[in-house]
Amino acid sequence: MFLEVDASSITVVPFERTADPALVEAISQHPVALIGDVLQRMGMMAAAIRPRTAIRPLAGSVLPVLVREGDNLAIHRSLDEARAGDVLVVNAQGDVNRAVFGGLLGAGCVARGIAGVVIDGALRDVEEFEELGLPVYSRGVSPAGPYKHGPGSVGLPIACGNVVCTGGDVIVGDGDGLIVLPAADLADILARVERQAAYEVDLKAGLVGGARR
Ligand SMILES: O=C([O-])CC(=O)C(=O)O
Ligand SMILES: [Mg+2]
Repeated sequence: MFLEVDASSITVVPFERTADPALVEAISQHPVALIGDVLQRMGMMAAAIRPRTAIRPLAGSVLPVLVREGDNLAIHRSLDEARAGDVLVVNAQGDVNRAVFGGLLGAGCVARGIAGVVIDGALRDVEEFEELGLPVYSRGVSPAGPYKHGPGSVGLPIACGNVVCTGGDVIVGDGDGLIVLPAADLADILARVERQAAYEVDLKAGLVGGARR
């Protein structure tokens, strides 16, 4: 950790990242709305969790983090477990009145190759993320700073924006919002998304053609 604090109150559980990065990259080129349609419109996070940068898409492997409201010790600890291509997904208890993430942690994420951050709670230093090139999503923004006492967890399944997120799941975000996908089904989901995308291109071309007549 870049902070000198005791993190013994944080439970850390290892997990496997099995998603093929090429498949993650390929599916992230499609709209979240379309991916969600293919999944029978399930698996999307609560609409209240909004993009705080214009950087698109967000895509990677879920690194799940649980914190107490207003406390971010587990987020600091999670950076030691992060691998390039991870997305920090944080259950911060939906609390929007105290930020648990900011520009310093953002710089730490970029240094570790973290691909994005999603917080069911608040962040601050919101102007810094664009320049860092780090896509961030959150339920809220607040200048009030966090405590660093714990407890919390890194690597255990969490709830975020009403969706269960397990370590190694795939998460994709665009301007509409976020969706979480099981890594094992990624190739199959991508094939279905590509079929649906081709169908919609044809449909749209027909509509535009029709409008001209
Ligand atoms: O103080 C914190 O841990 C959150 C924050 O503002 C930062 O990371 O810059
Ligand atoms: Mg800060």
